[in-house]
Amino acid sequence: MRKLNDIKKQKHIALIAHDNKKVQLINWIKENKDCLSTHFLCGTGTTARMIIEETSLPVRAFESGPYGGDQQIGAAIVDGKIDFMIFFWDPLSSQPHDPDVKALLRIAVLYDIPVAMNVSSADFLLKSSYMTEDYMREK
Ligand SMILES: O=C(CO)COP(=O)(O)O
Repeated sequence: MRKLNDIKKQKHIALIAHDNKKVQLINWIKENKDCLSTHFLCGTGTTARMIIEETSLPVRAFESGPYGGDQQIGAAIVDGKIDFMIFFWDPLSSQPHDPDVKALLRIAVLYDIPVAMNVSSADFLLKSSYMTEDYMREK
């Protein structure tokens, strides 16, 4: 059973991946499912639905990225509702909503939100003291 102390340490995590990176993100989520299941997850539409299907984790789905989902997550950051973001963007393809992607990354930097953009930085973030020392000791 979770203690009150631990509940306060739950983070709001945004999960996003472009199409060519979705499998990589899903695999990373599966590897870290135990840890992620203790936090609040949200994501852009297609990414969120795929995570739910593949891992059964609860994920709040915003709109799909090209339909405004990136902007919704940016607004949630501005509202202080996101603690950090895992965004596996595709460095080899341009997106129809590239301006939205740039705006989201800009807002994350502006509001000092930790952002992981590939597997190694996502690993680093999840294992950092940012996730709380108590939590790490429990693992
Ligand atoms: O396009 C995205 C991020 O820029 C992701 O959107 P989806 O999760 O809806 O595919």
